[in-house]
Amino acid sequence: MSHKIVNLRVRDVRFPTSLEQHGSDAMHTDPDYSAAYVVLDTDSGLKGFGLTFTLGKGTEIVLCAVKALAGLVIGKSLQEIVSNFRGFYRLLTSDGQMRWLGPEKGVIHLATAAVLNAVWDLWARAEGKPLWKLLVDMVKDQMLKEGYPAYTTSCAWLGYSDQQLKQLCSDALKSGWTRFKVKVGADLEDDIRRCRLIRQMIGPSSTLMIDANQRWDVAEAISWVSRLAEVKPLWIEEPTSPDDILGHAAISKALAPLGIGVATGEQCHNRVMFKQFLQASALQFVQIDSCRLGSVNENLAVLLMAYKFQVPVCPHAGGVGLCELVQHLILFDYICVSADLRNRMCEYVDHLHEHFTSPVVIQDAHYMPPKDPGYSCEMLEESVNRHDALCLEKKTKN
Ligand SMILES: C[C@H](O)[C@@H](O)[C@@H](O)[C@H](O)C(=O)O
Ligand SMILES: [Mg+2]
Repeated sequence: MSHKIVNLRVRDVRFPTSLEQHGSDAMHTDPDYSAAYVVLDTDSGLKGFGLTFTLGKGTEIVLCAVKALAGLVIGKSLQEIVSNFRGFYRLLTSDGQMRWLGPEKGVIHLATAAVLNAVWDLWARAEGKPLWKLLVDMVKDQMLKEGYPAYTTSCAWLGYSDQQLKQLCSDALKSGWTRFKVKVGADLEDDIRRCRLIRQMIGPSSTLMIDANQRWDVAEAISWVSRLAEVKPLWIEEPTSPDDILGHAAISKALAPLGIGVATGEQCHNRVMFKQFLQASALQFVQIDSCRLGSVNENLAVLLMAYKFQVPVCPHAGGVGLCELVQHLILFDYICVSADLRNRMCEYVDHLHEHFTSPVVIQDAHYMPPKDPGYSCEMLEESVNRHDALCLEKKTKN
């Protein structure tokens, strides 16, 4: 069956996470985890679901960009696309007029990710396989039995109180978590207190990471993180502007003697920047993101480059749907590329999974390989309707 794409629908889905400070950090103090949610309809009745992650306002701009790409997708058959997927990727990213908005970065690239994620989902469903299985097309017993190691960010968002941090850490420890990420960057004394508190809660043998979400300049990053070295973080994430490759290299060099690596990638525009980060030894942990880069296509390129440079990949997943999608990619990385779990783990945040038809399954702090066909992008219709910002707007206007 050729599965001709006959329609592309896109919805502006917003969850009011800012009300409870879920997802808050030094730069994004009121994030509403949101998605530009794409549904592809085919003539066979099979559908493909895709999304990209945003923070609330601005999702409508991504929607416009998705609509601008729709013409390149509607009318194509899945068969036609996958027989030359590279060509199709280039068609979306190299359109003579639209590439001016990027190229391959910013809003237009987020839109590309949403659309291509839906195409990959459609393909995996057509094959009756979860995406990772479509990619690796083989079974690795270890992953099926034990899953892929995860770390949690959900215990220590910046806007949480100390009481909340303590409670969440003790709950997480009980469920088997041993790797934790803490938000930092707004106030040094506050960071020292919070990091000490968490280190005390999780003990010396658990792994701790810190994330500043681009808050500092280079010199400030080095001095601030040096002050936090006592809690022994494995990495400092996004210490400075995500575009400053040489700045990251300087930070990496300065922090290496303290045993602290630099992690980045959740806002890295594209594979070209990842290449330069790797060439400049500017990061020690690659954080791919399923929705920032041009979908599976571009992420596979980054996984291969990371392997070439022998830098571990620890995906970013702090957002709605990001855990659901990226688990497929990291399974592929393990089974087909790295075959190594040293210093490797996938981020997990414990929010909004209940809106997905195939939510992630975490067991003993591991991602259990998804079994349902597709790329795990499909949301419950009821959730989409309830959170569709355009419908809400209309309702309030009436
Ligand atoms: C606004 C978001 O929650 C970010 O804080 C989040 O993606 C974060 O950087 C992370 O690493 O999970
Ligand atoms: Mg981060």
